[in-house]
Amino acid sequence: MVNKSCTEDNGQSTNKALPCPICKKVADKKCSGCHNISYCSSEHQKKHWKIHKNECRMFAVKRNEIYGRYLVATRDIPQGTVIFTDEPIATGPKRCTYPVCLTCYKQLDGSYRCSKCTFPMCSEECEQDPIHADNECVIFQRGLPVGSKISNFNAMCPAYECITALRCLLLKERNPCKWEKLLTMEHHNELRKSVPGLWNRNHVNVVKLLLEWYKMKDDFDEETIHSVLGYIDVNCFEIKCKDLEICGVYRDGGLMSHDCVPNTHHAISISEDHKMFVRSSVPIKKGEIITTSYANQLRGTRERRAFLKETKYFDCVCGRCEDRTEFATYLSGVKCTECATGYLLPKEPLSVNSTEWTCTNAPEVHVPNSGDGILSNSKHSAISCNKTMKEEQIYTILKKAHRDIEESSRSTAGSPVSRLERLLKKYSGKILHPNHSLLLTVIKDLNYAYAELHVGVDSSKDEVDLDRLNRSKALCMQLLSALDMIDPGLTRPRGVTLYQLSTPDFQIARYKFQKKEIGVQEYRASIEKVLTYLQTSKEILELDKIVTPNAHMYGKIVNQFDAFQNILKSLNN
Ligand SMILES: C[S@@+](CC[C@H](N)C(=O)[O-])C[C@H]1O[C@@H](n2cnc3c(N)ncnc32)[C@H](O)[C@@H]1O
Repeated sequence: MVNKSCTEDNGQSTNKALPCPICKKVADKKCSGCHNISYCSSEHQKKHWKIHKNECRMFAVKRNEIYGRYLVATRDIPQGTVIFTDEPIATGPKRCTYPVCLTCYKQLDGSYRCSKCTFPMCSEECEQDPIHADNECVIFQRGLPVGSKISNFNAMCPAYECITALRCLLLKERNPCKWEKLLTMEHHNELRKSVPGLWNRNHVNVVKLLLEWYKMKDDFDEETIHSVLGYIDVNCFEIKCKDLEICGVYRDGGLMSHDCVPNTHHAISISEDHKMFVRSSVPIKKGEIITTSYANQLRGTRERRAFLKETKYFDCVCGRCEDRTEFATYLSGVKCTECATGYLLPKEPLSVNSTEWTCTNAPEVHVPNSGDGILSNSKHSAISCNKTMKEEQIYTILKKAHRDIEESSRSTAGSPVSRLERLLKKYSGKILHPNHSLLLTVIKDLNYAYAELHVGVDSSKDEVDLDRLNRSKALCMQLLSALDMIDPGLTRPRGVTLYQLSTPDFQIARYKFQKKEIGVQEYRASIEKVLTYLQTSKEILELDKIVTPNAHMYGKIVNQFDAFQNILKSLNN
């Protein structure tokens, strides 16, 4: 596991009291933005701002052998702080995409094409937007009209593979400052050359196309275009945009190293500027590395590591990857067929080759037994089980379960709740650990499905289905406990789940109060607790309100918060 504290010092993070940069007198008023500079007075701070604003940051860029460049906190950063915002160097469609409008990224049916370059677009307005008109459109007019050949609008289209790279290449002329930033990024060309098929495909679909068809030989060589494809591969962020996801390359965002339990989360604006907001999800100490997760945290270790290796070209050795129980979540656990309480986990989770899977009750493996609680931390089991399975056998079980879950999500038979509950009944604790990554995804979907069924806060007591409310509450709590370990702090999944928990939790309390099972004191305390859930949820999703398509949820949370506050007020009167 890599030490999260930084050892190098670039001179930015010092505890020594520095003199005021204006008058050199004793300075005791620290800049509240970066904590790296002090002033003798607010007048001198104001006077110095013109200079300091360019260096007032909560992080420093460091470099080491493992990560390359990475970001380190130069001051203690409280939870929920926007650490930085970042403008994209370039944005564009993902490499593999259906035909989309090159300005608004709407999926297309082929009814409109750009009058200049023949690429399918959605409208004349989008055709004329500088995003398209000043970029690829100019270059596409130089060569054969590839766009006119795009005719299948329901399949991935290789003609789009060059677009984002082309937009990056054009920065050399049009925005040398951004181009210079791009050139400092990691491209992993040597590693990418060894990925079967990748280099060749890029060569044919992008490099040759740009150099030969679009006559860019005078401007760029093969190596530069491959490097640009590498910068995009290694550094891009997904941006949720209307119908689909596009990609964006960010300089500061791209400097964050990966951790499978990161300390930040980010949101990217869906408006044209696609600005990124990076926020601390947990408190970050001065000297700690600022991390993000490049992989989906709900995936198990073997899957995450394979994804990181395949797409970002490194072997993650973070604390979570190293711990086969994944911080006692058992997110990869497959039920042992030999003993009653054990789960099979990868024996060597960091092995890059296929590893044996052994039981949590194996005599030599001292991990908490997971049988008697979802996140049980109980002492080592008295049972001793020698069951082992080959990874291939485990994958066969997982593939079957995955297929079953996929089929169920496509099916229209029965209600979503009944379909998803059927899956949990079949797999949870029987074939997979209740927290298995496949089942956490089912639980996430189920939480949405139950939320649809919950009656409004102000409905009559007759409509309350207590079993359903208790079940819904238990599932939210289970997901939150797993999130505590793998995605802690102020993160979007927590914000959504706390909101989904608030309704059943409140309605259970109200039911008990109406049935006189609890008194007014306890009812009031329950509402206050629910208000704290919603307060946290609001705090988290406030960022989304400005920037992501989840904005509508923020409105619902605010309404729910106000409704509960009114109920509390009426109880107090
Ligand atoms: C988005 S870039 C991060 C910035 C990059 N380090 C640089 O110097 O430009 C992703 C690359 O950083 C490195 N990296 C990030 N997180 C890492 C980690 N946890 N372990 C090893 N390498 C990591 C890998 O080389 C990865 O391909």
